[in-house]
Amino acid sequence: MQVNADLRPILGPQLVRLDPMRIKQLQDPQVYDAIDSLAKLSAHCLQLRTPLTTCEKLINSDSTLYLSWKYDEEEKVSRLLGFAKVGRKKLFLYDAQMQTYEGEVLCLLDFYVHFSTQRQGVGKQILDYMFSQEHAEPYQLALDNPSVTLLGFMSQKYGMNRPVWQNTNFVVFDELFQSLSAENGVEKSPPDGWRRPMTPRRLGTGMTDTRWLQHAVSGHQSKGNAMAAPVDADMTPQGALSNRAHQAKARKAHILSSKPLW
Ligand SMILES: CC(=O)SCCNC(=O)CCNC(=O)[C@H](O)C(C)(C)COP(=O)(O)OP(=O)(O)OC[C@H]1O[C@@H](n2cnc3c(N)ncnc32)[C@H](O)[C@@H]1OP(=O)(O)O
Repeated sequence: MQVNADLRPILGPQLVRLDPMRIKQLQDPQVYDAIDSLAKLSAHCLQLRTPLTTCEKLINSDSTLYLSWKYDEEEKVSRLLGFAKVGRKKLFLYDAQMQTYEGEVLCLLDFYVHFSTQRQGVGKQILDYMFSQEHAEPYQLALDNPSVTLLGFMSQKYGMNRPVWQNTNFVVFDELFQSLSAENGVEKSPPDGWRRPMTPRRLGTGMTDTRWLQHAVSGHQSKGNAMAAPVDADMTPQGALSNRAHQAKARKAHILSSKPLW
């Protein structure tokens, strides 16, 4: 995504953390347009009709954008290479044994590298930078409705190859639950500000135990899973097909029914 200007005075280093305040302060229509255009490509790639990311949405959110860009000295243009949008969300999660967990989790909400630059290490650079800034480890990341490419990326680059799909279409990794399991039979204490529900949740006919997740997440707003944010379903055939939840279900069924992809 090209901008015919030197963005160094505006953006600074080639890997940059843009929180809502910083994005608001940029006050540069060229940068806003370039970020929005890159986010449109991301949406196109996932066959979404509406981009998950725009500068306007970012300014009014609590998400953070990690952006990779570079200045081409010869052509005197700046190029936006890719971005990751993350946010901390309260999530309700199940592990493979159907134990429940709740807490605030770092979530990868949108992740894209320009098609001309993919598989050159940019995505890994962005996530490494994001992990260092967020003081998080790869196993602590939840993926919102991940693509097969992203699951392959997490497996290959971070050794995260035991995804646990959630019914909200988030994916977390088994290592997250392992890190929370009881040590010597002693359950770890919940983080500050959290309390254990008075009664365990009942699922179907069985009972589940509830545990605390130290860094936790919730559903995606666009899918209507965020608390108190219902979204009417688009019932048209096009709407159903381009519905991200529908795609995720199809992807999940495909992944679960086929041999491991990596
Ligand atoms: C929560 C969400 O945002 S889900 C949506 C995730 N985004 C997408 O699927 C959009 C399309 N893909 C992309 O934008 C990019 O490929 C990203 C963001 C997933 C990764 O960025 P890149 O700069 O390509 O990553 P990087 O170069 O660091 O690592 C490449 C690895 O990603 C995976 N990968 C990237 N592209 C592909 C592909 N076309 N096919 C299979 N694996 C791929 C592989 O593991 C690859 O490793 P390899 O090249 O050694 O085989």
